[in-house]
Amino acid sequence: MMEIKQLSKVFAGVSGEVVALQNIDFSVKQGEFVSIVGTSGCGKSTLLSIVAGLSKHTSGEILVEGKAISGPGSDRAVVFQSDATFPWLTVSENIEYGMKVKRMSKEARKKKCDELLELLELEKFRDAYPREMSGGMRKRIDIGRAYAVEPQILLMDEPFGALDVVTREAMQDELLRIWSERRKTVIFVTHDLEEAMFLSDRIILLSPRPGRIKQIIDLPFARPRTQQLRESHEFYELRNQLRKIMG
Ligand SMILES: Nc1ncnc2c1ncn2[C@@H]1O[C@H](COP(=O)(O)OP(=O)(O)OP(=O)(O)O)[C@@H](O)[C@H]1O
Repeated sequence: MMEIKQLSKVFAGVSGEVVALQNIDFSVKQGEFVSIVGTSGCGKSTLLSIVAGLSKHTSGEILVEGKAISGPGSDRAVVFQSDATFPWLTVSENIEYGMKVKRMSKEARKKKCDELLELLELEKFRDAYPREMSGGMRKRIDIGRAYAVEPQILLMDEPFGALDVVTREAMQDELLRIWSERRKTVIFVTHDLEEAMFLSDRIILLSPRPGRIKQIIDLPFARPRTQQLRESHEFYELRNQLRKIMG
């Protein structure tokens, strides 16, 4: 569904050029959950922002369903770490916002919003404002907003990075539940190896300066994934192995 071919990105910094990404080459299958992992500065956010169409690459290509991307598009939705909910809108108005921009009819918007509120277990909060909700619940609204516009690819940049460990794991479980019900292709950026291992089908491990692919790892874990996996010996072993590779 998506192909990244020989992608490079060079920034012209104050103290000279920074090669943020060099010869990045991989493809993503329809419905696949792929994580981009690496230490700080390896180019994860730069890569996601290029795929989102928010910044331009220096060379190479990105094809979505065979078509080169030339900017942001409704085929891709992004969920960032920072809170993207509009504080002056209620939960349901937040979820309906993107559909309104897409000029969907009121009835269609309401139908989809009701479905998503149920999926996200937010029905009781439909008329609440984001300020009345916890960080984890606001993240669920963000995911709902992204799903509402029916993108082909969901791009997530450290979406749970600002949450405490317990809420973060609960959100990982939640994301997998939603993803298994409504399969979307997901590209998920994180510096948290365990988060990537728990969620993904594959991990693209980047190394910094210049940002390059160090290794691509197929995760051997069956789905559905549960707390038991996080506590298993095989999970622990693979984490140690990958940590060594990450350096
Ligand atoms: N606008 C910019 N101008 C110059 N250099 C930049 C710019 N944006 C990013 N860089 C550089 O590109 C490299 C990759 O940055 P990027 O933010 O993509 O890394 P990252 O892996 O997402 O890091 P982190 O996990 O800390 O967010 C870094 O060396 C960074 O300093």
